[in-house]
Amino acid sequence: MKIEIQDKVDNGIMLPLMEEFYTIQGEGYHKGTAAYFIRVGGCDVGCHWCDVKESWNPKSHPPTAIESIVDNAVKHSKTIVITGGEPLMWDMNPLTTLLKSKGVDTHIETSGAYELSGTWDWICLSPKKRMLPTQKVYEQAHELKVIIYNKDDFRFAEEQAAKVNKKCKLFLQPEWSKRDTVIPQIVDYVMANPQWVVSLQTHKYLNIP
Ligand SMILES: C[S@@+](CC[C@H](N)C(=O)[O-])C[C@H]1O[C@@H](n2cnc3c(N)ncnc32)[C@H](O)[C@@H]1O
Ligand SMILES: Nc1nc2[nH]cc(C(=O)O)c2c(=O)[nH]1
Ligand code: SF4
Ligand SMILES: [Mg+2]
Repeated sequence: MKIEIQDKVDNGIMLPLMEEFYTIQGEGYHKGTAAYFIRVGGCDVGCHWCDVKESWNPKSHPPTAIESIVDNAVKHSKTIVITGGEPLMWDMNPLTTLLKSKGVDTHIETSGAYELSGTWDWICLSPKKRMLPTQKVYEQAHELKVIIYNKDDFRFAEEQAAKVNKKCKLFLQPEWSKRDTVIPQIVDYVMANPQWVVSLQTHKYLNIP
């Protein structure tokens, strides 16, 4: 990659853009709400069950100017979700400053594994055992969404819930390939521990992106 482009990516002025789509937020607190998704490439957290492994290599996705990403996004929705890949691998300040200047709500889907950057109306933190969140994300998360793949993930969920701020909403979401096994466990767990709420990947049931 040309030095000038690499420099812009390093400063968050350009971002490796994998895809963008207008859909319904399928998961968590805002599920059911129309939102425009911007999927930024690049992630080295390495979840073996990740449902977007094509996002991992940033080199597979074209460096794209944030002005063109934003101009396009705001045509579609007042709620913009930045996801990935792991968006916090990049400096999110320029992108979110531009989005906020257009008056839209900025949401992020993040593992929290990198330092928090950006201005966010909603932070969905989905922590991963392989690379734990940084302190500031725990303090600022609006929503904690723990993926349940096996029984140890309930222990992990409680450990992570002890680290987030008091206002943070708590969700348990089945790992998609294990859903038949873990959904009954999640249902029992939430009835016994009602501070937690079930989150399903409803877009997969609706056959939408
Ligand atoms: C693909 S990730 C991208 C954002 C960020 N890297 C993260 O993990 O939060 C978006 C959301 O999908 C969840 N997710 C990924 N693969 C999943 C799967 N197989 N089943 C359930 N949720 C999954 C993640 O935990 C995260 O909450
Ligand atoms: N509809 C829809 N809702 C989502 N919520 C979080 C997603 C993500 O991949 O970050 C996602 C996604 O990919 N599609
Ligand atoms: S952190 Fe997110 S994008 Fe990265 S591997 Fe895990 S689920 Fe996939
Ligand atoms: Mg997804």
